[in-house]
Amino acid sequence: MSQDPSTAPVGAQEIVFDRVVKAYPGAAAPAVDDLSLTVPAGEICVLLGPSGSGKTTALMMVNRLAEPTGGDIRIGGRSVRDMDPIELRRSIGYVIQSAGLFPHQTIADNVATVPRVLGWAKKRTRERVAELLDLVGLPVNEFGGRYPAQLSGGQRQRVGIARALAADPPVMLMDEPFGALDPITREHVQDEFLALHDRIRKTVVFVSHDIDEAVKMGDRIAVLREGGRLAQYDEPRTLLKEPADAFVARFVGADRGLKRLSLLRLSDLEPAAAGEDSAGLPELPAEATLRAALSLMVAQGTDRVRVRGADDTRLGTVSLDAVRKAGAA
Ligand SMILES: Nc1ncnc2c1ncn2[C@@H]1O[C@H](COP(=O)(O)OP(=O)(O)OP(=O)(O)O)[C@@H](O)[C@H]1O
Repeated sequence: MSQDPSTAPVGAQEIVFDRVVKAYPGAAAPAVDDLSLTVPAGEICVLLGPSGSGKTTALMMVNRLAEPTGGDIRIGGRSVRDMDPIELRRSIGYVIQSAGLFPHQTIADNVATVPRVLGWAKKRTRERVAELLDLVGLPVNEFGGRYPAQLSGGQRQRVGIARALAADPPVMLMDEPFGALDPITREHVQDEFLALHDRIRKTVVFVSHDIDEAVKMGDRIAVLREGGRLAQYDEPRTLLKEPADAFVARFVGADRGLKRLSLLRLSDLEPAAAGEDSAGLPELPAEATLRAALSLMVAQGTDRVRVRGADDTRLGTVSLDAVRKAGAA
């Protein structure tokens, strides 16, 4: 199934894994086995699975850091086999867990790596570096001259993202990019990346072993099982509602009902009119998730919450029953 080019976001490209196999020499079984999936242009696909299920290997075959031993990978309709590996890697953003910044180069020089290799003029490179550092919230005047050791872990990860975006690649590969961050910084950088992605709409393949991260970041999630076989490829809602088998159900967790509620917002429901009796109810903004609403109702011992709209207008109330029905839909 190929994406209609007229609806594909500009500057992003579809990625197709077509019966891809990777058997490392001497290994008893393939690391990736018969993997077929399509990542539509501009979407984020999360490769999710337990340790050793072939996520990193699958990712590295896209930029040919690992060579497939069977099948094919196509980017924008072109087989990666037909592209020069060095050029291919320059045309794909790559972000890894440790950010992989050069410690003895300034932040600005780190971000300028690929434009320099591509021989961009100095002025163009300087402007691009400033634009990208701005985009990830690290203004060049303040951060450009620092060295990686003078940044926090979250800031280094953002520089890693800026560097990966430098040559405006149509595709980004991200291997547990936020794995080394503490939970609060991680949430923050995830939110920032999603906001950034809304603007730049690259095709992203993102490796994670964390179901919560996958549900939050992925337009689609590919669950891999031991031996690099695809267990399920679906949108997060579908994966949580209809896991394909016992392995996927176990992997997504017994609380998958709650996770589904975290994908829905109070603004997705039709609020009931707030009567006189709603005065003492706990209140949440309309953009709060149904999971947060449920949690608040449980904590406060109520069966309704009041919903607050933009400009602090009251929109009405949402009941426990409505939350339950939405979660089951
Ligand atoms: N260069 C290599 N040579 C031989 N075997 C390898 C090589 N790289 C990975 N493997 C094997 O391939 C399998 C898949 O590894 P891979 O790193 O792709 O899994 P993963 O799902 O990314 O794991 P993790 O979550 O632990 O990073 C493992 O059994 C691993 O030992």
